[in-house]
Amino acid sequence: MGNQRVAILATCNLDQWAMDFEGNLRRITRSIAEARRLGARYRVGPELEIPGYGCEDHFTEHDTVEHSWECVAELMRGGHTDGMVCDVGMPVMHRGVRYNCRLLLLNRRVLLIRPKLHLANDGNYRETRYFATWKRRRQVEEHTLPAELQQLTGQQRCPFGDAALCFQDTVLAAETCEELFTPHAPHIGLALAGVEIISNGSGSHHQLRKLNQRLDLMMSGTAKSGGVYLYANQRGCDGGRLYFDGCAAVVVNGQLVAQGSQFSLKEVEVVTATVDLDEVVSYRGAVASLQEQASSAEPVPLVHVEFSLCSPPGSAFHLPSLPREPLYLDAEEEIARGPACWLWDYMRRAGASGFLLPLSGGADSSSVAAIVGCMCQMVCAAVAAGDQDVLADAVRVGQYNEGQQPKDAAELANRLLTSVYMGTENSSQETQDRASQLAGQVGAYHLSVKIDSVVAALTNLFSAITGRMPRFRVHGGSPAENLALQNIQARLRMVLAFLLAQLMPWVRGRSGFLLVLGSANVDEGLRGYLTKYDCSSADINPIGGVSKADLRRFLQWGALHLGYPALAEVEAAPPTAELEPLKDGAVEQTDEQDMGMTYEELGVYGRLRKISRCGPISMFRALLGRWRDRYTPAEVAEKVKHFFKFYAINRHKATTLTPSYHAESYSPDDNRFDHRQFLYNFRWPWQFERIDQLAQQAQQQLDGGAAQSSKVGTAAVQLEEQHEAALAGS
Ligand SMILES: Nc1ncnc2c1ncn2[C@@H]1O[C@H](COP(=O)(O)OP(=O)(O)OC[C@H]2O[C@@H]([n+]3cccc(C(=O)O)c3)[C@H](O)[C@@H]2O)[C@@H](O)[C@H]1O
Ligand SMILES: Nc1ncnc2c1ncn2[C@@H]1O[C@H](COP(=O)(O)OP(=O)(O)OP(=O)(O)O)[C@@H](O)[C@H]1O
Ligand SMILES: NC(=O)CC[C@H](N)C(=O)O
Repeated sequence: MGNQRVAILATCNLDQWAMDFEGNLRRITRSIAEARRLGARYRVGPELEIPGYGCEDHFTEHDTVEHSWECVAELMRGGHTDGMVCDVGMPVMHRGVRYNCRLLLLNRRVLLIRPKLHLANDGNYRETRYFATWKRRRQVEEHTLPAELQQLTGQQRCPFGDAALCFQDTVLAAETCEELFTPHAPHIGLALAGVEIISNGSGSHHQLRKLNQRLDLMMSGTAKSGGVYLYANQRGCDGGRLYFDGCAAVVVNGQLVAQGSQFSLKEVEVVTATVDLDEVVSYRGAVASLQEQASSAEPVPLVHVEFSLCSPPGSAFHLPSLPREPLYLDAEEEIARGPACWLWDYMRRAGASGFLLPLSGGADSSSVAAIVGCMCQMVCAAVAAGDQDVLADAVRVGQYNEGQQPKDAAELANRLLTSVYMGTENSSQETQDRASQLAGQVGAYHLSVKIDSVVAALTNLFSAITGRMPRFRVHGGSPAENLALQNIQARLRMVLAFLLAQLMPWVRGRSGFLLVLGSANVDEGLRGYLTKYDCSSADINPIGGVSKADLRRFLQWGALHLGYPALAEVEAAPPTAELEPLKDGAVEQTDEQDMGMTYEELGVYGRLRKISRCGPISMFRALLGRWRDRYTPAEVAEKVKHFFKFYAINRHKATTLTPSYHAESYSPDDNRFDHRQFLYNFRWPWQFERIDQLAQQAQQQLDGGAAQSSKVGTAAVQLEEQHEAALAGS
C-alpha cells in the first residue's frame, strides 16, 4: 500500500478580469491556498490567468508582460509556491517573440515555461494577433528571467519550450486550451511518450450546447491513450461580450472523475481529484496497439524535478475519486444562468447601481427581466451559502444600510432592476398588463407611462418645420410615412430610457446610475428587424446572442423553474411591435408577417449563413434539399433571395448593435465576431440570377407544375419598394 502512487491534483475556475492584476493575483493565491488545504501538491489555473484572458490588444503592450512577471514575483515572495507546483498562465517575451505561456513554478523557482503550440484564431478568438506559436517542437531553450525575479530567487535562467516535468514519481506536461481541439492534439504524443498527467489551462467561452464538445474531447483523448487530464478555465465576464464558463474537470482514462460548476457567482472554485497513477500504467499496458505506438513515439524533453506529486509513502491512504456522469444543463437553464452571471459581473465591475429595462411585455424584454430575476436568485442563494464576496458586492451595489443585507430575490430585484412600460396609443392593454404582472413577480421597481405627448411633440415639430404631417398606412399614408411614424415612437423610448437610467437612483434617494438593458435577439439582429437607435440601442444586451426559438423555450422553462408564471402568458402571445394603430382595439401587426419570414426560418438562414458559411447560391442548394417536401424550387429561391435582400439592406445595423452576451455561433455581431461588409448591393444580381437558373433546372427535373411565388410580409414589401424606388432614382 505504501508504494501506491496516489496524487491529489487541483484545478480551478477563476473569475478573472482583464488587466485587474491585483484582483487576479488575489484569486490565484486564494485558489492555491484552497488547493493546499485540500491536500494537493499541484494546482493548474486558467489560460493567461495573471493578466486575464481577454486583454486582447493589451497583450501587445509591454506593461502587460511586465506586470505579469511582478505577479509571479509576488507569488514567490508570499510563499505561495512553497511545496506546491503552481501552473499559471501569462504572456512571455522570449528572444523578442511574445508567446502565450504556462509557467510551472515550485519553491521560488521557475521549473519550465511552456509556450502554446496551436493558437485559437477563429470565431471570437484572435490569438495570432498578439502571440506567435512555438514551432520548435520537442525542443527546449534557455530563457533569461527578469532582473527582479533573479534578485528575489537567485535563479537566472529557466528552460523554455516543448517539454515535460519529470517528478520523482510521475511525469506531467501542459497543453493549452485550443491544443485540445486540434486534430493532431499534443496530448496524444505526450501520452505515447509516457506523460501520465496532462494539464490544460483554458480561456474558453460559453456557447449554448457546447460543453459536451470539451468534455468529449478530454474523455476520448484519454480513452484512446490513457492518462489523467486536468482542465482549468476562466469564469465570468472578464470585460467583454464573452462569458467564460468554468467547468474545471478531471478525467482519468476516459472517465470523468470531477467536474466543477459551469455557472456560478463564486470568484474562486477549486476542484480536486484523487487519482491512482498506477491505473494509468495498467490501462495503457492493456492495449497492445497503444504499447506498439508508444514504443516508437518521439521522446519529449524532460525537466527533472526533485519533488513528488503523490502523497509520501506512509501517509494517510487516499481513495481514488470515482467516475461520474458529466452534468449538462438544458439550453433553457444555460440561457438563464450564463447571462445572469455575466450581468452580475458586468454590473458590479462597472460601478453601476442596477439596471433599467424598457419592458414591453413581449418575449424579448420579458426574457431579460427573467434573467435579471435569475441573477437576484443566484445572488441570494450564494449569500445563503455563506459567500462573503457576493454578500459584500450585493450590499454595496444594492446600497443597503449598515447591518442590512438582501432579504430575498424579489427584495433585491426591487433595488437592482427598474422596469418601465412606455405605452402609446398603439399599445394594447394586454402587453401593459403582462409587463406589470411580470415585474411584480420578479420584484422589479416598475413604472408604466404613456409617451404619446412626446411623440406628438416631435410630429408637431416636424409639421412646423416642413408644413407636412405624416400619416399611418391605415390612414392613407405612404410606406415612408408609415415607417417614420413607427420609428419615432421606438426611438423616443430609447431617449426616455436613458433619462430614467440616469435619474432613477436620484429619485429613489440613492447614488450612481443604472445600466440600460437592451433586448433584441440574435434573429432580429440578423434580419435587421429593429429600428436603429431605438430601445435595442442600450448599454448591454444579455440576449443579443440568443435565438427567438430558444427564448420561447426559455420563457416556458422560466415560468416553471424561476417561479414567474407570467412568462408562460408572454410566450403564448404572438410577437408584435405595436407601433401601428390598433384595428377595432386589437393588434393587427405581427412580427413574422412584417418580416416576411418566420423566426424558425430565420434561425435556419442564420445557421446556414454563418456556421455553414453559405452565400446565396449555396444556401439555395442546401434548402432545396432540406425543404424539398415543403416548397417548390421557385418558392425556395424566393425565400432565400428575400432573406439575403433584407440581410443586405439592414447589415449596417449590425455595426451599432448593443454589445451583447455571445451565445450562438451564428451571431451577426459585426464588431467582434462576424466580419463582413455593411454596404451591399442588396439586389445581389449575379448571385440571384444563378439561383433563378438553378431553380428553373430543379423545377424541370421535378417535372412539376408552375412554381408559385411565396407571400412576403407587408412591411417587408413596403421597405423593398422604397429601396427599389430610391435606387431607381439614384
Ligand atoms: N447602408 C446604410 N448604411 C448606414 N446607414 C443606413 C444605410 N441604409 C440606411 N441607413 C440608415 O438607417 C435608417 C433606416 O433604419 P431604421 O431607422 O431602423 O428604419 P427601417 O429599417 O426602415 O425601419 C425599421 C424596421 O424595423 C421594424 N421594427 C420596428 C420596430 C420594432 C420592431 C420589432 O422588433 O418588433 C421592428 C419595422 O417594421 C421596420 O422594418 C435610414 O434612415 C438611414 O438613417
Ligand atoms: N411599450 C413598450 N414599453 C417599454 N419598452 C418597449 C415597449 N415597446 C418596445 N419596447 C422596448 O423596445 C425594444 C424593441 O422593441 P420591439 O418592438 O422591437 O420589441 P421586440 O424586439 O419584439 O421585443 P419584445 O419581445 O420585448 O417586445 C423592446 O425589446 C423593449 O425593450
Ligand atoms: N482559448 C482558446 O484556445 C479557446 C479555444 C477553443 N476553441 C474553445 O472555445 O475553448
